[in-house]
Amino acid sequence: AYIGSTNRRQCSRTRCELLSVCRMARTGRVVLVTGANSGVGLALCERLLSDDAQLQLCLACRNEQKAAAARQSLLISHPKAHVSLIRLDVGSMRSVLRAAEEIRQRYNRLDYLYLNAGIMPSPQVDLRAFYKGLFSGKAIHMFSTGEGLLTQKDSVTADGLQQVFATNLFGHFLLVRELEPLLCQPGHSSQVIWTSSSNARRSTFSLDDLQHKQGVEPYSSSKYASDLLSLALNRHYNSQGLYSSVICPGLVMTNLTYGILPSFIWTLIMPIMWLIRIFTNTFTLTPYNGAEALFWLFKQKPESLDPMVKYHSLTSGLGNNYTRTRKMEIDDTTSAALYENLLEMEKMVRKKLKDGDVEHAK
Ligand SMILES: NC(=O)C1=CN([C@@H]2O[C@H](COP(=O)(O)OP(=O)(O)OC[C@H]3O[C@@H](n4cnc5c(N)ncnc54)[C@H](OP(=O)(O)O)[C@@H]3O)[C@@H](O)[C@H]2O)C=CC1
Ligand SMILES: CC(C)CCC[C@@H](C)[C@H]1CC[C@H]2C3=C(CC[C@]12C)[C@@]1(C)CCC(=O)C[C@@H]1CC3
Repeated sequence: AYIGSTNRRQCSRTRCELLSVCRMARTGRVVLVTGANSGVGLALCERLLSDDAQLQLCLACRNEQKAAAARQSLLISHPKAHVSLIRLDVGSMRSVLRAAEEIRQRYNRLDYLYLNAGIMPSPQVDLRAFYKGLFSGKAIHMFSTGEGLLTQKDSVTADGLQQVFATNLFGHFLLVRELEPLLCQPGHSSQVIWTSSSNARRSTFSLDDLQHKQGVEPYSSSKYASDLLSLALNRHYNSQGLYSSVICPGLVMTNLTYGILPSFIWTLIMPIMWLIRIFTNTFTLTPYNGAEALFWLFKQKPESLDPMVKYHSLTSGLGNNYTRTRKMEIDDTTSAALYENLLEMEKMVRKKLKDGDVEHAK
């Protein structure tokens, strides 16, 4: 379903006016974005500040220098904006607990939590699968999802978790749990927005191997898990005013994709990608375009969102951005089972960290 466009049409004027009235009534909204120092996250911050100068924007990043540079670049275009930094390595559970404590001290509520940080370590492209896919009649599907083309090499974190799972999913889950008091406030609704992917595939995920220790597609598995988890969060927290959604930014040129092919190769094949964009619309290519669905959700009433769909940023052949929904291949039973498993894992991680502290103090 076509649901939005930045190239405003006449008919959307009334809706826009309504939205701006709502916006004025709620100035000073608090927005936290993980992985905000580059790519889609940074572009989102730019777009949010252009829309609402009163925002209290918090960039949650693991690298202080990159975060300070991102803040500086935002302040150049928005000199009066309220932009603060928080140190957060979502792949380290100790860092998540520390950052959450700091956030709870700084703010008394949180309106938007963008769970955007993500990694795809050591990606390998399967060239044979690529050539086969080109002539299989499924080329468009292959270009829009990358299905079957990519494998990654995962590693284990200091917490003993698989790195991709810890970063893309579990650290964010723990963050939501820790920020519950700020997100769930009486008479007030909040949005949790996950940057998922079209690469999320059911077949790469297993409840028996949540962390994807056994496979070679941890990225796809972690993104599918985020789709499931978003549904579970809705089931658990909607009654407390928390609404969760997932988006896909499309294929965007960022540090993540520069890990797949070097940036000069992407630049060389750019004309081919513009051509492919005519057929798929998923080649959003720039971080600004990729942030479309994240920005679109910022302007929606959370109660109106559908927990079973993914919101896709799309860019037409002529370069127009819009957001479109696609039904996800998820179900309540698997989603609830994942949630229970994550709660169990959370207990174990908390205990391990506490025991570690005691050991350290001895
Ligand atoms: N680019 C694309 O085509 C697509 C991207 N996505 C998703 O979009 C999201 C943003 O990625 P994108 O902008 O493309 O890539 P970038 O690499 O530019 O951005 C990723 C961000 O996540 C941060 N990050 C990574 N690991 C951690 C960590 N442990 N703790 C805190 N921050 C961390 C990075 O920080 P640092 O600079 O310190 O590494 C960076 O700011 C990701 O979730 C990705 O999976 C989804 C579909 C397609
Ligand atoms: C001519 C070129 C367009 C050839 C590029 C082939 C592949 C490297 C890419 C085709 C589809 C791409 C894709 C991704 C990575 C690069 C491709 C496989 C992602 C998996 C990147 C991360 C995501 O979250 C989704 C992307 C889907 C499409």
